[in-house]
Amino acid sequence: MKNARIIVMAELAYASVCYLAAVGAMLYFIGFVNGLPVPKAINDGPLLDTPTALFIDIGLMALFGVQHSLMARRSFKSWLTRRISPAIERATYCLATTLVFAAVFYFWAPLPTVVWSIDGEPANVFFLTLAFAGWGVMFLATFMLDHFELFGLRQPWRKFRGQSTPPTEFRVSQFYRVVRHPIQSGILVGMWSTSVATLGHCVFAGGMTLYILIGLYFEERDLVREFGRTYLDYRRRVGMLFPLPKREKTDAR
Ligand SMILES: C[S@@+](CC[C@H](N)C(=O)[O-])C[C@H]1O[C@@H](n2cnc3c(N)ncnc32)[C@H](O)[C@@H]1O
Repeated sequence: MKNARIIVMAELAYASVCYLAAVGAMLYFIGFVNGLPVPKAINDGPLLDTPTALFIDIGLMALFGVQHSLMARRSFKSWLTRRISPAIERATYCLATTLVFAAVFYFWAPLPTVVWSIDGEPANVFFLTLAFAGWGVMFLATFMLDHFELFGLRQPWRKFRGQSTPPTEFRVSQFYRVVRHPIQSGILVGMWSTSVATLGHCVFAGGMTLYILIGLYFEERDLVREFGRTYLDYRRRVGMLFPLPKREKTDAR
């Protein structure tokens, strides 16, 4: 009994460390992609020839895609939860994502060719403000779903309190009334809002965008499976990443 309590507390401590690491990685991500003063941003690092740098960067994006896709599979989750407690499965996913991000940031090879550049301080301020609006939407949207569950902390906390896991609720509050995937909308706006984009920036943001679109295809397939007609109806009414133009109300008589 005492041992079981110690294990539950250790799981909670592990999930807390994973949570802090994941939030740190998310903050570093923002600094990395927006060229803010972090130890190594997207255009920093030793210059390699373009084919070598492209090979490394595309490989890093693929590594992220493989880790994310593999760990999101139901079959992988059931394999993992036969080996570790289900209470720390999500925290482990967050930790693995953090480690992959750390590798991406560390090994990223700069590709400094400028793809677009809009000169002037007003443009810099405008795009940085837009980027931060995107990151703000992303951050707030995590709370509109369940921030601590998404980052794997709520599950061991429930176990610690002796509470069972309630079934997943379908949520359509606040931003989720306007778009179906505000977390991903925020990430897209945050990544692409820049007055100067290098080739490296485009490879990173392009790779992430591709992954987001593929990931959303599978996420929505699961959501339709889980919530059926409710989700199909929601999908018809609400835009995926950006709001749908308002339709004229037709008189149904
Ligand atoms: C990282 S979150 C991203 C959510 C959403 N794609 C977004 O960009 O805001 C992924 C989890 O959110 C869940 N999810 C997505 N939309 C949801 C909704 N409207 N209600 C409840 N859960 C949702 C998915 O099932 C998945 O487990």
